[in-house]
Amino acid sequence: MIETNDPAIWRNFLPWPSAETHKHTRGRLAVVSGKAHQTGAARLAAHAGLRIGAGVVRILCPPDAVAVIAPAVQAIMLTPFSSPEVLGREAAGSDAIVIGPAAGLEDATIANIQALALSGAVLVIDADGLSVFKGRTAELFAVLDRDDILTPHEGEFERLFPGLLAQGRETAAIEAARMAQATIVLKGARTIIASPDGRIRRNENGSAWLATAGTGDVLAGMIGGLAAQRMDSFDSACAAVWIHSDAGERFGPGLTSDDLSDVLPKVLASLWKG
Ligand SMILES: NC(=O)C1=CN([C@@H]2O[C@H](COP(=O)(O)OP(=O)(O)OC[C@H]3O[C@@H](n4cnc5c(N)ncnc54)[C@H](O)[C@@H]3O)[C@@H](O)[C@H]2O)[C@@H](O)CC1
Ligand SMILES: Nc1ncnc2c1ncn2[C@@H]1O[C@H](COP(=O)(O)OP(=O)(O)O)[C@@H](O)[C@H]1O
Repeated sequence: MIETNDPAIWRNFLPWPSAETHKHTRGRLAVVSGKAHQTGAARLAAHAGLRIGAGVVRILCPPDAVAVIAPAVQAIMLTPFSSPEVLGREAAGSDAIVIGPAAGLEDATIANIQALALSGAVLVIDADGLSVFKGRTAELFAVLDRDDILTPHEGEFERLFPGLLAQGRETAAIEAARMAQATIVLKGARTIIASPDGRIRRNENGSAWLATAGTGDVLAGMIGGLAAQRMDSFDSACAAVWIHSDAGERFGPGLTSDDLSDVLPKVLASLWKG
């Protein structure tokens, strides 16, 4: 039975800081950037992860991207990596890792995901991190843990699960979660979130203002930010999808993806105090 993604279900599980909290206990999020001319998506995701409460957020980037990203971030830290092995080492200690936005459709992206899968962190895989496995899904499924999260739009979903959407979005999402043994966030006007244990929710507060480039990158960062704070992966996905939509609707006309994170404090405050 599909549930409506109502905040009442996950609201009490949202992570809030307490007097004992410090930035490292609050959750460490890493976001992997693409090449020097493709860094915006990672910056959008990292900023969103920080806004939703991860205590320490780091962008891991190819060495030549440092000079591009450094002037464009403040609270977000930056670490270069020159190989999948170095990436895996630098990501150690992260609670959650976002990879895929503008990552590039090349074998290096697959090698990077394989290296990160060894870290034990929750992986949030989006965009190119999904499309690069077209025709090679067994390699993706082989490295996923049950707490990992895939966030395809319908185009990306079709690349990973050809023909499955013909069964309807709900059935397709359930089957995809079963095949991947990971949480699936099938994005769209009414995003479906499916867990490998059979839970499934449909998001009903979708906002058409979100139909603008980069909003998916922001969502990936928000999911990663909640998962880094050790919220359950399925609930992190559900909460982030609802909060993302509410932020889009609150901002309304003129929304661009870089506005979304700045609306998050209002949405979070409404969920905190109620
Ligand atoms: N700020 C940035 O730097 C941004 C970078 N981005 C990156 O730019 C690269 C290219 O992005 P593209 O948008 O071309 O890649 P997509 O995979 O989103 O789009 C490629 C094709 O997929 C299909 N498609 C896209 N959205 C669909 C949907 N919702 N339903 C069905 N089919 C759909 C369309 O045929 C489209 O031409 C990626 O690496 C992406 O991560 C984007 O995320 C946008 C923002
Ligand atoms: N018409 C719409 N109504 C509601 N939500 C939408 C609509 N169009 C797009 N979205 C949302 O916007 C986001 C777009 O993500 P994605 O396609 O990955 O974009 P990008 O790759 O540019 O970041 C998703 O969260 C999706 O659910």
